Amino acid sequence: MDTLSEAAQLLLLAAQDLNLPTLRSILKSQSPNVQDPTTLQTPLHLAILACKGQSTNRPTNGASNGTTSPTSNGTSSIPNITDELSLPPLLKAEKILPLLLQNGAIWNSLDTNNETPGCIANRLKLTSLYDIMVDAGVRAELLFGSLGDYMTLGGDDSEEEEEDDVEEVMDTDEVVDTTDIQKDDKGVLEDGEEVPELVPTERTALEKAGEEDIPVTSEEYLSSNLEIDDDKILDQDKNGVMMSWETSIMSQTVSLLLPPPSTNPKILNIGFGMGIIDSLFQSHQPSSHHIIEAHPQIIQKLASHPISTTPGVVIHAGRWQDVLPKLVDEGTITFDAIYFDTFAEDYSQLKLFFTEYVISLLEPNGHFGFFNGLGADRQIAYDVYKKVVEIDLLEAGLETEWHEVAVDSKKMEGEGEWKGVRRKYWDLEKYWLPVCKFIG
Ligand SMILES: C[S@@+](CC[C@H](N)C(=O)[O-])C[C@H]1O[C@@H](n2cnc3c(N)ncnc32)[C@H](O)[C@@H]1O
Repeated sequence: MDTLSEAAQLLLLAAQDLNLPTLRSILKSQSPNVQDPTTLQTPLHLAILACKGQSTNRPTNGASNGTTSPTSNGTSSIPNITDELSLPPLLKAEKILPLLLQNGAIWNSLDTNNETPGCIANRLKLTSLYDIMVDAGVRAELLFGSLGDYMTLGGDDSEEEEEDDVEEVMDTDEVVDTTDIQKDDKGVLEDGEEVPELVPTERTALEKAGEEDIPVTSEEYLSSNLEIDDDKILDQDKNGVMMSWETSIMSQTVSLLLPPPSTNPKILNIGFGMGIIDSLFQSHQPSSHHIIEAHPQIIQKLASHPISTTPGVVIHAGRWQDVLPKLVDEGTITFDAIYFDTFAEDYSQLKLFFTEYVISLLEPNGHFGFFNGLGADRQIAYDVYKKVVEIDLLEAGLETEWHEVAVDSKKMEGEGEWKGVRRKYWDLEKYWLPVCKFIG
């Protein structure tokens, strides 16, 4: 077991004691990414844990919550250490977390309970601390996105090119997490320290590689054997591709993508799966209904489904990445509703889809939606990606309206819905349903 340096031990202790002045002075020479060798907790974990039982409400008695002493002309001066030490724990932590993050603390490191600092804040209902951790995650993920590094599959960029990119981003954003950006494609820090991955895939698909679970690639999935039942589709590693409990999400999606009056709409759907959403789209009697599906077994199933012979239905057998460039080039159709729900693809593919294709194929007053399963096996990853995708959509000229859909996760526990499924790709009580349209 690693023995920690004296400075590292002091840092952990100061975080646990919420000792802001000490932390500030140690951080001048000590990385904040030290972990307790037994619990793997970082200073972020410890500072949040130290607030257990604290109310998130701010004091209403007018007590100072500042760490600076006002000067006679009303401007603030250097922090007053006595004031800082006497602050309520939660207010101290609200200052400590940004301090650690600005010094390069990793927002998503896992302790031995498989919890990130944000997971602890969420569990302890420390809303203000949770929000700080979500925002830190959003900054880090947006930065990775600008480096094309959302996913372990890695880009073609050389390390030098990545570093150049980093410097450019750094020039425009002073509060980015500087430790995260030293991460290489494999999630290893320059000093050899491993960082955890909360890889946001639309639907989590994992396979065993030795002792470890690693994400299934799209290529592997598309050449794998599927188990197709009435209530679910599993891949050959028993990952849930699609499950019938999602029917109510699909149904609400269709109603929101096609608000009345929508007569004979033109529809594009990516990913047939169990055909749930396509059947629901059919009830709106579309004048044109394009379906793109890439898995050979699902294509076969689709070919024998009544929908395949319905007038107006056009089936494209292939990957959307191959089909859509041709459809856009032909320039003969645009759609009132576009839906995207694939499997074993990471966030970079969803982003590619809306930045390249939705803007070319959506009618000016049309609606775009997607299965919002990014990071859905962990609340903080889900909340981070909800913000990241909204920002990226806005950059692509699309505004998003979110609709809350209750998901009865508890009811699905145990021998219920997930029986025989390798891993729950959904573990939350609330689904955020996105409806996007062009800004303006
Ligand atoms: C989760 S299912 C879709 C479920 C569907 N929304 C429903 O209501 O039943 C995902 C589907 O996307 C398909 N798919 C995965 N990658 C694809 C790609 N690159 N292009 C087209 N289809 C893809 C999968 O084979 C699968 O049928």
